[in-house]
Amino acid sequence: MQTAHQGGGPAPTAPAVIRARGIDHYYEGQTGWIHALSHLDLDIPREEFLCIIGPSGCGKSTFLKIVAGLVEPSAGEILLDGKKITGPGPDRGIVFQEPALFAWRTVIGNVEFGLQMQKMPKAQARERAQQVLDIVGLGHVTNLYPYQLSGGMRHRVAVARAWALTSAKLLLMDEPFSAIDAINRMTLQDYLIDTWMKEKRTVLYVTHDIDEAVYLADRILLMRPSPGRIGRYFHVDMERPRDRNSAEFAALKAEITEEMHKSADDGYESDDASAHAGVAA
Ligand SMILES: Nc1ncnc2c1ncn2[C@@H]1O[C@H](COP(=O)(O)OP(=O)(O)OP(=O)(O)O)[C@@H](O)[C@H]1O
Repeated sequence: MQTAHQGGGPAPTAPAVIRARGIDHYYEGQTGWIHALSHLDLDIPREEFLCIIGPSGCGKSTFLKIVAGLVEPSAGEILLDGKKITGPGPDRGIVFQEPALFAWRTVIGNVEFGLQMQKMPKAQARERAQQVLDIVGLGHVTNLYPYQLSGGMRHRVAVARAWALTSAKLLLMDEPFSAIDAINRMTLQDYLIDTWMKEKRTVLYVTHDIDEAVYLADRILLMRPSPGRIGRYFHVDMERPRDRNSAEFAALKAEITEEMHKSADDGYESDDASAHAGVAA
């Protein structure tokens, strides 16, 4: 079976939920401007699970923050279902590395919070929160407080809180499990992909972990650094749940690892050279 194919980026069959065009971003650094993102064009089709990987500093988090509306790009625009993103909104659910739960709210209270903000009637919000907590395997601890949970459970609550948002057209996840040990991380990945299979959502997931990307993604975008830009796409055609011990899985991981090393070595080009990279194969 073919595990992946590369090529000039997305070949979406469904209409794009996210359409990013000409994104450039500069930060002011201590010694001058930092060109964090260059000429980034990217579509994310509906219900796709897209993972972005790449060497440290290639702009993964910057792109996610721009999509979240937390950072305004220096140039270009991003459309969410055809509407320009100008700030944060209830149409996006976000999960960061730290779960940042409300300590004074129970598990279900945390998950209900966003739904109440979205003005969902109380009974309906309770039902929806319970439904998602059941899916992530926390249906039996809804009345506990965050301090009574393990680290992994807290991360599952954070995922449930974002997933429950019926108003969210897109879920943004920035290395949500990177602080968790390897074994528990795999369990969390299982919960996440199981949740996605039960209730398909469009997901933009940033990770350092190639194994995690191959396990989760429909499509993987490898970004290149200095400045951050589109590198290469990998379409993962393996059926889920995926077998991490299969030859196909190992082969794709090896291919991406090799490409990642190449792209890390590729840093420090001039902006001129990279300006023409565009959506490269
Ligand atoms: N607030 C900021 N001010 C100045 N420079 C920043 C800021 N945030 C990010 N940068 C710089 O922009 C570049 C891209 O950073 P970003 O965090 O998006 O990369 P990343 O790929 O997510 O990195 P990592 O994998 O290490 O998390 C880096 O050179 C970083 O130092």
